Amino acid sequence: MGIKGLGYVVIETTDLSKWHDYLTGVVGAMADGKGADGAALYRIDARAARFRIIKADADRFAVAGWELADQADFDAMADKLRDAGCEVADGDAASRGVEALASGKDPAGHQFEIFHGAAQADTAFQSPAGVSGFVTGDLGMGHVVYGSLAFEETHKFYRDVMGFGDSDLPEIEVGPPGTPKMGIAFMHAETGRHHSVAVIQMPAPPTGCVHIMVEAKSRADVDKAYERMAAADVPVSATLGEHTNDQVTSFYMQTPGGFDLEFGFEGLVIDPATWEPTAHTTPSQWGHEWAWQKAAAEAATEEANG
Ligand SMILES: Cc1ccc(O)c(O)c1CC[C@@H]1C(=O)CC[C@]2(C)C(=O)CC[C@@H]12
Ligand SMILES: [Fe+2]
Repeated sequence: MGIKGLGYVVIETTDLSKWHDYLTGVVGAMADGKGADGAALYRIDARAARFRIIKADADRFAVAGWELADQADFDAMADKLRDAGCEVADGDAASRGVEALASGKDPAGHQFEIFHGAAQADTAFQSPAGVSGFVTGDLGMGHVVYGSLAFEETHKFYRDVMGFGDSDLPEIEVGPPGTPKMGIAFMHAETGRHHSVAVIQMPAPPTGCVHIMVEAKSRADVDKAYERMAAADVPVSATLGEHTNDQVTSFYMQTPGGFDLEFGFEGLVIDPATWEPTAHTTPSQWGHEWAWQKAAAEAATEEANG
């Protein structure tokens, strides 16, 4: 079996306390000590860590950790990456609390890790902000979205080398009429979350990714998280809405790392064996007003009014 899903993320920050307050108070993740890598660990389920926050001299999304089922699958993936010319370095598994670890870079320069055997926590998960729970398990912790102008090459790397399947391959016009369309490749891992990784044809943001997504168990969890965002003066990036492709109802907000976090629920789970890739032409069925869209609309109104 290939990659099961997004196992963990590593985020570097100049300000650990900002991330602590954000993850525990707004997202509703549970702080649970420190890892051997020095990271502050945050849980959203029975795993010892899904978010690893590391003190550094810049703020950025640093690593996506892709999960394999066992040592045989891990070794096969490492071999496949090396055969494709990807430089794969052996990692210090104990530092990340896993049984086997290796790291590399995608063609766009994003650092990734492959691993198997993540440690479980000693205690039950309980959200300090009252989230009823997150949808993880075999589906992984959510998804990560990258921006790259090396779009084709990066899409092919995740599909043909890492083995993700194409779920939806839209070309979306974002911006005023006449704006060139950009491609987005939404791809699934073997356990069927509609997408675990997506690549957007846009300049790579300096923040290391465009957004990460976590999935809560209920609509009330999403609405309550929206309220916590507003109460904490965290900037909203897109209002509540429902995506056309994976049917997730979600909103987007800024993280202390400058990239966004999408907080949603009820994502589509597909059957990778029979799925035929779609090409939806709309990002959302309703809602999801982006902050930059709103700003552009307001500027246009002001222009029209003189
Ligand atoms: C379109 C879509 C479907 C499912 C998702 O999980 C999802 O994040 C998206 C949006 C992707 C993309 C984005 O994140 C940055 C802002 C973008 C480029 C838009 O303005 C529309 C599509 C958005
Ligand atoms: Fe998303």
